[in-house]
Formats: sequence, C-alpha cells, structure tokens
Amino acid sequence: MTAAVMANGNWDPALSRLLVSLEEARQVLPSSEEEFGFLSDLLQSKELHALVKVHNKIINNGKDEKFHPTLSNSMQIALEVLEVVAPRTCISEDCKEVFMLLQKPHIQGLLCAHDAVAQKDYFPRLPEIPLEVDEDEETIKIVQLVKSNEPLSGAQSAEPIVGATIKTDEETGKIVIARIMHGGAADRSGLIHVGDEVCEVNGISVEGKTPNDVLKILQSSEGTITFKLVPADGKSGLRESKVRVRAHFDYASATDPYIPCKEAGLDFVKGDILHIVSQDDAYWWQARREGDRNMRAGLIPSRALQERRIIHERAQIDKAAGEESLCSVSVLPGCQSPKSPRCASKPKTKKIMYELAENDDFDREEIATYEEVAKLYPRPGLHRPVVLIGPPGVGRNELKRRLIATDPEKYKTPIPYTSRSVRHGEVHGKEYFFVTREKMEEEIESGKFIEFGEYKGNLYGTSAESVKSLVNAGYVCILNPHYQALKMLRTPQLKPYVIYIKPPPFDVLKETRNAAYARSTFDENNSRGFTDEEFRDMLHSAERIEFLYSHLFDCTIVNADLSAAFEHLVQAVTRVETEPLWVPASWVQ
Ligand SMILES: Nc1ncnc2c1ncn2[C@@H]1O[C@H](COP(=O)(O)OP(=O)(O)OP(=O)(O)O)[C@@H](O)[C@H]1O
Repeated sequence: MTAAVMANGNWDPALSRLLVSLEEARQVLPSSEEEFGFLSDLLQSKELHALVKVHNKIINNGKDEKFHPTLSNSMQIALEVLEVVAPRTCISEDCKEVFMLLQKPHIQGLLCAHDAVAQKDYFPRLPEIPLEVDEDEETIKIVQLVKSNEPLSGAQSAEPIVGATIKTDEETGKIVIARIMHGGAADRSGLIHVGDEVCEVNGISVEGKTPNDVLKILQSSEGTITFKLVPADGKSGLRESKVRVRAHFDYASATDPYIPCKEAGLDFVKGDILHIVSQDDAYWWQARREGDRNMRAGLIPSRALQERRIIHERAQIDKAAGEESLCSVSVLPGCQSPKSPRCASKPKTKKIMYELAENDDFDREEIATYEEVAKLYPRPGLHRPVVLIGPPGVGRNELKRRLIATDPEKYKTPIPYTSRSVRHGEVHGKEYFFVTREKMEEEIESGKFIEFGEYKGNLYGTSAESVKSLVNAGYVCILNPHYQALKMLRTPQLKPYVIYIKPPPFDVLKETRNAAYARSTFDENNSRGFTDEEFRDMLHSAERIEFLYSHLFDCTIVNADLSAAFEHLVQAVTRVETEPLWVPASWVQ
C-alpha cells in the first residue's frame, strides 16, 4: 500500500515521508496496532491529501507579491472621498459620477469584503487551544498602568482612577473590576477585564478591604500602578459598537443621584450626537460625544433607564397637578408648561386652515430619549425638502418667499389643492389644483395629504405627491406647513430637513415687526399690524411647538432681524445641499 502511494507521483512528498517514518518506527514504538493502523490510514486518505494540496497552494500563492493587499481600509477611504467630492458634485461631472458610484451598496459591499479579506478578518474565529493548567493553581496576571488624570472618585463602589471601576463581589466578598471605561487606560491596555479579581495594588493586599480603602491606596500612589489580578472566566474583549444617537434631552451627571460614579459621567445637551460604544449594561451605556478627541468614554443613562425616569417624573407632575388642570400637558422638569390647545385663547380672526386636526396635536405617549442616527450624504439632483416650522405669523412665508426669489428655477413650493371654485383669472395648477370636495375628502381619508384644513366652507391642503414630484424633478422643495404636518412629512421617503423659525422675546418681536410695518396674519385683510395679544399668542404657540416637536428640528433660526434670519436660512439650505448630515438611521438603510 505504502509503495503504491509513494509510486504515485502526485502524492504529497511530505505525507509520503511521514508514512515511511511511521512504518520504520512501527517496530520500536510501544503503540498498539490499532493506533498505527489509524495513523497509516489517515496519512493515505484522499481527503487529507486534498487538504494538504489546497494548503500548499494557498501558501505558495500567498508568497506571490501580487496577492498582497495594498490597503486594508478601502471603505474608510471611500467615505473620506465621498466627503471630499460631495460639495463638488454640482461643479464637476466626474465628481458626480464618483459620488454616485461610491454610494452604490454593491460597491460598498465589495469594499467591505475586500477590507475583511485584507485584514484577514475571517469568521468564525477558532477558540484558542487551551493550555493544560493545573486545576488547583490559579492564574495570576500582573498589570502595570500609568496613573492618569482620568476621573477619580470614592463614590459607592467605583474608582475610575485608571479608567476602570471596582466593587465588592456580593458572593465572594472580593474586590473585582466592575466596569472598564472605553478608551480609558485600562481599556487601552487590553489587559484588565470586567470580573477580574483584584488581589494586590502596588504590592498591598486588598483582602478584606472595601473599594474605598483600595481607592485610598490608588490615590496615594504616584506614577505606575501595579495590579495583581486573577483573570475572570470567559472574559470577552470589549467590542466597540458603531451606534450613533441624537440625544433628545440634556444630561448633567453632577445632578444625577443614581449614576454609579459621577466623575465617570458624560454630560451632554439635547441635540448632541453621541457615539454609543457599549450597551453591555442595561442601565448605564458608555458613550463619547461625536468628534470629541477625548478617547475615554463616559457613562450615560441607557434608553430604558431614561424612559423609566421620564415616566416617573411625568407621573409625579401629573399627580401634583391633580384635578386642577385637566387639560395641561405633562412636562419635564425645567420646561415650562405650554398652553394646552383647548385652554389657549385662540386667535380670533386668524384664517385657520388646520382646524380639523387642531385637537390631536399632542403626542403625550412619545418619550423622546435617544434617536439612532446615521450620516446622509447629499444626493446630486435629489434634494431634501426644506421644511420651515414655526408659530403662525413668525415669518415663515416671508423667509420662504425671499429664498425662492433668489433662484425660482431651483427653489419651489408645492401648489396646494382646494375644493373652492375657480375665481376669475385663476388657472388650475398655477395658484391651486381645483378638485371637488368629495375627491379631496376621499384623498384626505386615504392619507394622501400632508396637511389640510377648512376655511370658509372650503377645503385646502398639500399632497405628499406634490412634494415628491418636486423632489424627483430635481428642485429644492420649500414648505412652510402647519406644525402638525411634521409627523406626516418626516418619513424615510421624503427625508425633510426641518428648520424651526423661532420668535425672539416679546420686546424684540414687537419692536422689529412694528419697525417694519409688518402685517398681521391674524387679520383677514392683512390691513393692520400685530396686536400685543397676537404677539403673546405667537410666543405661547412657539413654546408649545418647542415642547412637542423640538426633537424633530434639524436647525433653529431666531427671526429677530429679518436679513440676519434670511442669511442664516441661506447658510442652512446650502449645508443641506453640500454636507453629509445626521438623519434617523432608518432613512439611510
Ligand atoms: N424679522 C422680521 N422683522 C419684521 N417683520 C417681519 C419679520 N419676519 C416677518 N415679518 C413680517 O411679519 C408678517 C408676517 O410674516 P409671514 O406672513 O411670513 O408669517 P407666517 O409665519 O408665514 O405666518 P402664517 O403662518 O400665519 O401665514 C409679514 O408682514 C412679514 O413681512
């Protein structure tokens, strides 16, 4: 058999040699016939031979220079190229083509696959071969870290002096690592893991000590700190998540009574983009502010924890408010309670187009905590609609009119529909699309209108289709709908950019409007200025809009001085056309 194998010229010479050695050793080795037989069969099996051949081929080809990847981060480079070419797509056809090409999912898939191969990032990973260890003997590791200025605290069980916190293990009573802060010294070392038992710090045994005792040892140490640790079982390396979220609330760790370690907290304000690096803990996520150069992550309340808090706070406020104000909205601490639509004194003469839905603008159920976001790159020839939201009379029409006047061939506003009859000189499709009341009611019913209302017995409204057709025709669609339309508009299909036009404080509002002889939009004939009551209504309405919808705003412009507000608007619109911006993650997938 052996001879037959060896005679076969194709047979792998290394396998043949092994087989010959096996035969030679047969007499002298104390192994059983069965064991020899098994090895002999294995060395002669076609499967093993085929495997060895494949292996040799890969090794030989791998030596070939042409199989070496020139880079292993092509996807990263593609994203950088996208950022560079995005603003140039309007001026160069080549840039436009590169931009479109690099955004194609197939190209991106290919680049990702290339990088995975280049980085030899093959899955599944084989587990490391376990070393044979004496079961009674504990493995000890010695880790040295340089003490840094990372947060230092004696709070409860935590002491993130080297980017880690410790606690007393409830079962064993020993001091263990409770948490590793992403990007902190411990994390960067890769040597300390959650669950590791701390035996000694700088040669001092921590047996029987509390976390606070250990903290004191650490505080009094200078320079390098040496830990003697018993590794935790089944520790896993920290894998950084790629999740980015937009915060919908302000957070200050110093005033949070529940955070396990105040100094490890990450403060942020509403609207900040946060990179969530770990969601391992159900209550405390680890995050970095996007673009923050500080490598160490901080603790923030998880979505679940924040939702619970908000529900609890709302319940407290509702309880306190009691029966006294049945129509008040529950508010978060720090927010002023905006007037309820049913309690607010309604402007008397305002031409209300949106009366039909005026009662249901409150979405009390929604608990805005974090929204997952991703970057949306500008798409040449496919512009995001720009939506101006604000209280009636604040100046949205004025700003929209001025913007369209800068380039009427680029900026367009959808033509509304109405059920009223055509007046002399009006043309269907110019001022309005004129349709029957029945047809309009039917389409409203089937959700085709992003906003609608009734005025003097006639229906008026804007259809989602009109917005889509302007976008598809390559225009920048500018809308200034009633704020209730926001929910209908903010869809992955339309991807609107929402700008909130905010009124300035009362005095400035009154002064600027009176100085410009502004016409009151509450007056049917537009023949007089605003009254003080109307200014106040505008400010109340602004408060309510902010309370209900501010988490949906991409940008806020205070309309005090009109030309400054307009300049701000032009800048914002240019940014939407040229820069990658954060949007809900579902819009990008
Ligand atoms: N910053 C400003 N300074 C002075 N006047 C202003 C300013 N902004 C707007 N106005 C004037 O205020 C009046 C109302 O503005 P506009 O019609 O644009 O309000 P609107 O938000 O569209 O209101 P509505 O939603 O009720 O139609 C107009 O006469 C406008 O020229």
